[in-house]
Amino acid sequence: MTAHTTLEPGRAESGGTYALDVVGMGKTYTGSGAAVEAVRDLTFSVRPGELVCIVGPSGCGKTTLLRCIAGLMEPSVGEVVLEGRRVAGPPEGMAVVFQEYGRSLFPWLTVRQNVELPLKDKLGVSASRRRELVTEALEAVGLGHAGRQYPWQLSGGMQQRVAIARAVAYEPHVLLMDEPFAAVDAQTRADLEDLVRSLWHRLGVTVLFVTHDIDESVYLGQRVVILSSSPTVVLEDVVIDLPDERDQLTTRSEPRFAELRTHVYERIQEAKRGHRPAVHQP
Ligand SMILES: Nc1ncnc2c1ncn2[C@@H]1O[C@H](COP(=O)(O)OP(=O)(O)OP(=O)(O)O)[C@@H](O)[C@H]1O
Repeated sequence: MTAHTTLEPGRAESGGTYALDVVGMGKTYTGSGAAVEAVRDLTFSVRPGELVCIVGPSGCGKTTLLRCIAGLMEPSVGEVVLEGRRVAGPPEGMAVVFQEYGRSLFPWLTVRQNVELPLKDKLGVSASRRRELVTEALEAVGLGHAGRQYPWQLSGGMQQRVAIARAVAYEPHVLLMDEPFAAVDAQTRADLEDLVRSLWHRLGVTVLFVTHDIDESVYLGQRVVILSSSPTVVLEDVVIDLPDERDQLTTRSEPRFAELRTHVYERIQEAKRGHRPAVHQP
């Protein structure tokens, strides 16, 4: 295939502070049964304002990685650094959108109340500013009219928009998205992908987007970090050199899109066969 740029794990092209730095992170689950080494050694960085996708085979540790980044779980080795500070609990400047929107929204609260809820815990946000943030976020995701409705009155795609609005209203510096569109239909998924790109452009937020969908990772990302199968290491960090203006029809029919998608696909196939960089051989 045509040459593609890859980044050495953990090395960004330019200097400066990283928004997010994952350094030698490993996670071994130790419970009542045998220890499970889920993640062996992950090192990569995300610059402020970047949109980076993470892909890997099923069960490779994507959720484990996100839980450690979100401060919901401690890595066994290594560390996660957010804006220069080691993550030791859910960090202030971060918001997470999960796959299961049905379970992440409270059915007894209206859409507005769901979006407002995390803001009530954020220091220094007055009630009037909260109202403004909720209104702006709902308008940004095209749900300005739905504030008084309840989540169960909305379609799955609309519920996921509410979850995105809730994250956006929080004004995070870093937005983590864990397979957020896995449960919606293909048409809605395409609309939500474009919504993420447009919010990212407008808000200048740093986005880490985990997906098992190779096409989605190439369409959305400025980079795609490919993970090996578990125990997980970074297989490759691919720069997606597609134009910044992306469109579901034209971008996806560009020859370069096809090349990048084929490359990522081949690496994932290698990962499924157990390939990992020689340096990481135990
Ligand atoms: N609490 C746990 N105890 C023991 N092993 C676990 C636990 N949670 C996850 N694992 C194991 O760690 C590995 C990574 O799991 P994880 O859910 O992070 O992967 P994933 O890439 O998100 O999976 P999927 O693609 O299916 O969403 C798997 O082998 C899984 O069985």
